[in-house]
Amino acid sequence: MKHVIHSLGGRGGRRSVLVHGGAGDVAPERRPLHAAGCLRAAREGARVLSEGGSALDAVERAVRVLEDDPLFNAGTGACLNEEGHIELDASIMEGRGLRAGAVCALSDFAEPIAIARAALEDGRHVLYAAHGAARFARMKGFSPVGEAALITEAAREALAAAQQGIRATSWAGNTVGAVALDEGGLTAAATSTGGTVNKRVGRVGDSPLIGAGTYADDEAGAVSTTGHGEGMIRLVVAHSAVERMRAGIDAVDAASGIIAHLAERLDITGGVIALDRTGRFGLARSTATMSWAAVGDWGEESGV
Ligand SMILES: NC(=O)C[C@H](N)C(=O)O
Repeated sequence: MKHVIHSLGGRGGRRSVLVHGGAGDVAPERRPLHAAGCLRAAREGARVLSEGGSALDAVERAVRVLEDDPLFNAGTGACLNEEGHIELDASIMEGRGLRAGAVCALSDFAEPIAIARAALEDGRHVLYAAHGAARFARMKGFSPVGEAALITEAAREALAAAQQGIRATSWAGNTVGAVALDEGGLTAAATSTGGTVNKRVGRVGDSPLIGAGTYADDEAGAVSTTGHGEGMIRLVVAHSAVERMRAGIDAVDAASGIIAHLAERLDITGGVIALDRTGRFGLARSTATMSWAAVGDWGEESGV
């Protein structure tokens, strides 16, 4: 196999939050920044849990922190499509009632994960797209911020480089995600992204698709993915990893197993974070880097 798979895990426990900041190839000197950003988000998620919030509240909060951090290319700082516009994708799911909410191809809003959460709570539909997603967001009280507020200079430079065929020397993927377990045994997962740099208008990746980018089931565990969305969709990666845990495989082997399958079957790279129903975590990547952090009653850890 040409892709080298790195995996880690087996630790964790009660009241855990695990986040990722995207599979990619971050330059060595920038890696500590990415790990620190993930740790800030995971600590915020863990704080929500320690104040009595649910796993769903915790993953939403952790992803919101990452969306607002321009270092990570979701929400503010999201990558641009081939016409220089933002189209955001996000999804969230809880593992007890298997309720889920998602938005895709959404521009103008800074908090796609909160809008996905509103869809989950509303309960009528799972996934809202483009102007319908924007209309739903306004109906639920969210205000558009204007696309200009979300576009960063780094995103413009990344698009220009991609259109000139220049390979980025340092990139973090364009996705963030979180999985959590709370005291009551609820699991939850959330993923948010700008998609891929220079994508065609209307392209939707794996991140807003329940089963591909995000999945949670209290009987097994929770997963968020990052990487080549077209491959993630075709192998239904998040659900497949959860099903591995349901079959008794631990979180780290479930994560590395599905990333190996992605490499072998489709020759595609990516990363996965997984939390089993006891809160033990696992993560795997076939890219050079995937920043991450985990915080729980048992302690905290982070890395790239
Ligand atoms: N970097 C990423 O994780 C991108 C995301 N999976 C997508 O294809 O939209």
